[in-house]
Amino acid sequence: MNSKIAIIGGGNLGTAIAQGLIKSDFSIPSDIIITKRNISSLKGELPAGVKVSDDNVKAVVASNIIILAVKPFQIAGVMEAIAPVLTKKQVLVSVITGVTLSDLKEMAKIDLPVFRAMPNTAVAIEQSMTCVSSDNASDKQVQLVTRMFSTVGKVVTIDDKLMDAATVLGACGTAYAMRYIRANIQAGIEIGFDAKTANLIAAQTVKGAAELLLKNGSHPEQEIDKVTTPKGCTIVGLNEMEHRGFSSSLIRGVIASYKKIAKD
Ligand SMILES: NC(=O)C1=CN([C@@H]2O[C@H](COP(=O)(O)OP(=O)(O)OC[C@H]3O[C@@H](n4cnc5c(N)ncnc54)[C@H](O)[C@@H]3O)[C@@H](O)[C@H]2O)C=CC1
Ligand SMILES: O=C(O)[C@@H]1CCC=N1
Repeated sequence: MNSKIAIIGGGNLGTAIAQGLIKSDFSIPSDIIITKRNISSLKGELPAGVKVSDDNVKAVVASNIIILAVKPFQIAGVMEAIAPVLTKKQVLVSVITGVTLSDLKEMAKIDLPVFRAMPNTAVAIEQSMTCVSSDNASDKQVQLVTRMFSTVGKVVTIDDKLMDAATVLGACGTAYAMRYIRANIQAGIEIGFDAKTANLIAAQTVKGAAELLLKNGSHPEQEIDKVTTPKGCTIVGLNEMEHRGFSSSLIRGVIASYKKIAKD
């Protein structure tokens, strides 16, 4: 039997998860119910047939997998409302930044299986990197959640302590990669391309570079060595970027983002 899935919080990530699960055939549209307080702002973004509701309690009662995708400051209110109808047979999956497994267990008030999953927005096109941690879950439940996220990208199981780090590297990382690509587009236009062609070249080049690492299992420096012709133009560009603090600024950005989660 297919899982009935409630996605509580139909924002950027919640709708991306719904899109991905349907594209990957993990779910049929009528098995997903997605909630939002103002559902009129949601309908256009979703595949046909997905149920929409502003009633979290009804959505939870009708589902066996509950994905929590509201903003961190909204979770306490949501959990207070749904806790009385949660059962031990359900699986709770939170994608919310900074909310630990023990926070979830405390808010759930019953001893049900709890998962944290940290996907990114590429989940919509089945290309997410999703880090998963869990507590109180059977092997079967772990398999179910792992299979669900495996259909929409790659999955790695991690200790809950690493979830903030996973958030920064894997989820915020999409935005960081986009900035890198955008800067390339800006430079590409300055050296002669129209914006559309620069966009294609920059995006496909980054995709190819990532695929080299994933398929070859190599380290970036090994792949860089293959590009940097001695006395050539690549090394001149790379060294200029490093003189300007390229790696340093990325590392500092990632650490600033990580510290922000701990502060909240
Ligand atoms: N956007 C991303 O790339 C990622 C986001 N996250 C986490 O996922 C969560 C959602 O993030 P976004 O989708 O970016 O935020 P968002 O603001 O786009 O989505 C949150 C949604 O929850 C809805 N909502 C608020 N209160 C509600 C309630 N009581 N019942 C039902 N729906 C309610 C809001 O209307 C909004 O549509 C956050 O906790 C964030 O930290 C995690 C990984 C990646
Ligand atoms: O910016 C945020 O707080 C969330 C967490 C990861 C991606 N977006």
